[in-house]
Amino acid sequence: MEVRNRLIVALDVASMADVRQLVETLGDAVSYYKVGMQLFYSVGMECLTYLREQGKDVFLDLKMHDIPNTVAQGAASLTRLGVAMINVHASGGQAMMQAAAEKVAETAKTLNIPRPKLIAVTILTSMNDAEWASLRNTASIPDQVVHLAKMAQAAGMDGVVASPQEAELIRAACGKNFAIITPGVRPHGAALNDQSRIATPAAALQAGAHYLVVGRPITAAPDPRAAALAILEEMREA
Ligand SMILES: O=c1ccn([C@@H]2O[C@H](COP(=O)(O)O)[C@@H](O)[C@H]2O)c(=O)[nH]1
Repeated sequence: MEVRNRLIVALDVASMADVRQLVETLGDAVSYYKVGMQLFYSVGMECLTYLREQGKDVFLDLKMHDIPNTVAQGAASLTRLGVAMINVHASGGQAMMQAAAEKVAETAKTLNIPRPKLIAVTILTSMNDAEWASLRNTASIPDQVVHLAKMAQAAGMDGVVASPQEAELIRAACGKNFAIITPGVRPHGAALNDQSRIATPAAALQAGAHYLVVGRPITAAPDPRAAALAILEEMREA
């Protein structure tokens, strides 16, 4: 896969004006965007239509987490939107993930449209050991991430969202064809913001990540295009 197609830029903005400005500024440097709660809850379908018109791929990051039937029906609705990737929280359990996987496959087949990649979020990259322990979890974060990744794979997920710090363990446990999507990517010297379990773009790729999700290090940079190109160059070298 071309390096350019492995960088997913998080469009964490709240208006179409901001979307247009960023997408125009980044131009052909970026081919894949993540639309999350902030943008989708603000502008809805308009951003998906715009990104499709621009020829961009979309990861619709709504992180569904509910009972199996509700998530499966939600996943069917998102499948109809024609995006490239959607996701659920792995902590919703194996039955929930399996119901979603079956419904996505069935919906895509019925409509004769490409099936979006269905991804499970393991443990948020903002979570650190102290906060994890405060939730009374007993397994370590890496152990739990690998456990959830294996469960997701058994349920028919296409891959997981995890920290780059766990990518190597996931790859060893789930094989090279199970997609690993890593937010928590910070070039040397970039602000951490609210992220905890981070790595540089090069380290994330070397650990086995297939896709890197990068938001603020690009979107909040004084020159977003230059920031994206620098990350792509680091990825190419890695
Ligand atoms: O564990 C997770 C899951 C999702 N995210 C999302 O990725 C981006 C990261 O943005 P940055 O500005 O590069 O921190 C953001 O949209 C999160 O919602 C995550 O960070 N960690």
